[in-house]
Amino acid sequence: MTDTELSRDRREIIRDLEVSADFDAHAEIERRVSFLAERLTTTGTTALVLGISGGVDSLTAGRLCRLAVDRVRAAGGTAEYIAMRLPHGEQKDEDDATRAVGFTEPDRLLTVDIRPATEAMAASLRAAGMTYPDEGVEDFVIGNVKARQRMIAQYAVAGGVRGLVVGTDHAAEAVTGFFTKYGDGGADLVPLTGLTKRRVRAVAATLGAPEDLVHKIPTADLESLSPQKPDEEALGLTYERIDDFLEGLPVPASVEEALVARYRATAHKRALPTAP
Ligand SMILES: Nc1ncnc2c1ncn2[C@@H]1O[C@H](COP(=O)(O)OP(=O)(O)OC[C@H]2O[C@@H]([n+]3cccc(C(=O)O)c3)[C@H](O)[C@@H]2O)[C@@H](O)[C@H]1O
Ligand SMILES: Nc1ncnc2c1ncn2[C@@H]1O[C@H](COP(=O)(O)OP(=O)(O)OP(=O)(O)O)[C@@H](O)[C@H]1O
Ligand SMILES: [Mg+2]
Repeated sequence: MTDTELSRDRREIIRDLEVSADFDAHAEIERRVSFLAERLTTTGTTALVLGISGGVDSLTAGRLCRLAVDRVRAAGGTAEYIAMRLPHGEQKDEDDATRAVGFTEPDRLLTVDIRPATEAMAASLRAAGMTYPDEGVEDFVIGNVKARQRMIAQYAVAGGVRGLVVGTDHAAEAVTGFFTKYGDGGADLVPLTGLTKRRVRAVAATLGAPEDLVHKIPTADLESLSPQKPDEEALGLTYERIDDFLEGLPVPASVEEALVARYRATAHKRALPTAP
């Protein structure tokens, strides 16, 4: 499909989410590493802080952080890349997370169990009289609390080391609003902006990531009642379709309608708080 054949909605979304028409993994790596290095240097901060989950997004962002910090140091600057493991109790794919950390080669690794803080908040809410329509709703809401606990932990580290928190949002998550507002959506730098999911994987592969982690099934893994639930099941859409939509490739009309509707409904998650 040529650009002029795309609907106005789709062209607007592709432009707003900064999805480029062309893609070259090496060029994308260079652009994003130099962005991270420039931010460290220009802001006078000295660390990049990032949660590593075992999924491909954080694996990719983590490797970019490593390369950026190396670049700052090579130019005589001071910088470190701090990785954080932020499991909720025991994580089912801990082995993948350990390998992902190894691949990104952090200067420091901090492991913080977010389960005690999450459970304390759930208990305090219950004690205050907060009730939910059913246990599924409560589990979903507490899932978002987990994402926010991870944000809190990362800012507690960044605040102590003059660091910046790195987020992993990219175009395929941004278009669907598939992130927790002020949770994983809360970050200072978002180096994967504009990439579709398959482009994130291509960047990871070009960086030399282990193949099984490059192609791992994406999961937010927030709901205790359905651990490791694939994102595609939660979204009711495949990343292939989402990526096709964003890259201007043919998609069924029903997919286009669903994505445009989701994009509009989640606009508040991509914007500053609404003011009068
Ligand atoms: N129109 C509006 N204008 C301004 N604010 C509005 C609003 N509608 C809702 N809100 C606010 O937004 C809140 C809902 O947003 P939020 O709390 O984020 O919750 P919500 O969008 O309902 O849920 C987050 C979704 O993202 C998924 N997720 C989260 C984290 C990571 C990943 C991943 O891929 O790893 C995926 C998660 O599985 C879930 O499906 C509402 O409670 C309300 O406070
Ligand atoms: N258990 C965890 N430990 C550390 N960080 C986490 C954890 N879970 C989520 N995060 C952070 O939240 C971000 C959002 O999660 P998300 O699932 O979108 O990314 P991912 O796990 O890296 O990749 P994928 O989407 O393919 O699963 C992660 O990139 C990571 O920075
Ligand atoms: Mg994940």
